[in-house]
Amino acid sequence: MSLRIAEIFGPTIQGEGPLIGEPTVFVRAGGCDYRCLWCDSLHAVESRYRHEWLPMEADAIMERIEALSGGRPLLVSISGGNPAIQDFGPLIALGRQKGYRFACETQGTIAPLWFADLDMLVLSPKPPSSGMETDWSAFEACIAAKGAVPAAMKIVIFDEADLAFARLAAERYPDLPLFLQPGNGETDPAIPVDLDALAGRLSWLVAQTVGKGWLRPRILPQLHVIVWGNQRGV
Ligand SMILES: C[S@@+](CC[C@H](N)C(=O)[O-])C[C@H]1O[C@@H](n2cnc3c(N)ncnc32)[C@H](O)[C@@H]1O
Ligand SMILES: Nc1nc2[nH]cc(C(=O)O)c2c(=O)[nH]1
Ligand code: SF4
Ligand SMILES: [Mg+2]
Repeated sequence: MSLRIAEIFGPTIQGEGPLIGEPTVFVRAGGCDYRCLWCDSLHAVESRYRHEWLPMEADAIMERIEALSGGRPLLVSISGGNPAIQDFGPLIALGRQKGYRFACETQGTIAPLWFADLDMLVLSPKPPSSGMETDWSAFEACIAAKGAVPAAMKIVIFDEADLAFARLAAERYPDLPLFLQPGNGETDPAIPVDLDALAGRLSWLVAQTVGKGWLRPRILPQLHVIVWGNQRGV
């Protein structure tokens, strides 16, 4: 079975969440069951970009990963779109044999069996600002599917309603490491990022969490946005 792949790029650094800073190659799946109002990866979501998604077999994807990494095993980050729509099991099996490790980013709406073959599952339930509704039973199916694989929850925060959502999610899942990242409201690759505005959103988020005595979440920027702005493929 071939997979619909929007892009494969790297090595770069993982810019978000629990593995931030780690060298990685990204495999971005095409197609998503959500349409977040502020999605920064619409080229892997909207069907008007479908013609750019390549059908690729697992061995061809692995070949590309090996070429990009010079054959030196590293972390492969599977993102999208929602990669959980497709079967990444064969790719993970192939990569593992060669010493590669696999992390996956997903919103937690679909729970494939291959979650249990990962090294890290990053679950990113969507707050009210996204315009999406979270189905917690589907989210829990993802946690069940991953089995003993380490997982973390990463929530994008634009406003106070998002913070309230994050608080509830945190209470629901006391054992999941929690990461909050400020939402990026300007995702057009053609427009340079405003680093001062980004720092402002980060300091607001720290003030609203740590500053108010909420010490559980780790607060992180999107490192790749600081370094490369909204460029694709970084
Ligand atoms: C593009 S999504 C792809 C994976 C999966 N669909 C998901 O949402 O988790 C990867 C990560 O980027 C985050 N993200 C998307 N748009 C963003 C934005 N405008 N600002 C900050 N984070 C964003 C998502 O919340 C998610 O954690
Ligand atoms: N460097 C880098 N780090 C990332 N972390 C999550 C990303 C994503 O779009 O899933 C992403 C991305 O696109 N680039
Ligand atoms: S779930 Fe992820 S990829 Fe899909 S629209 Fe939302 S942020 Fe974009
Ligand atoms: Mg991204």
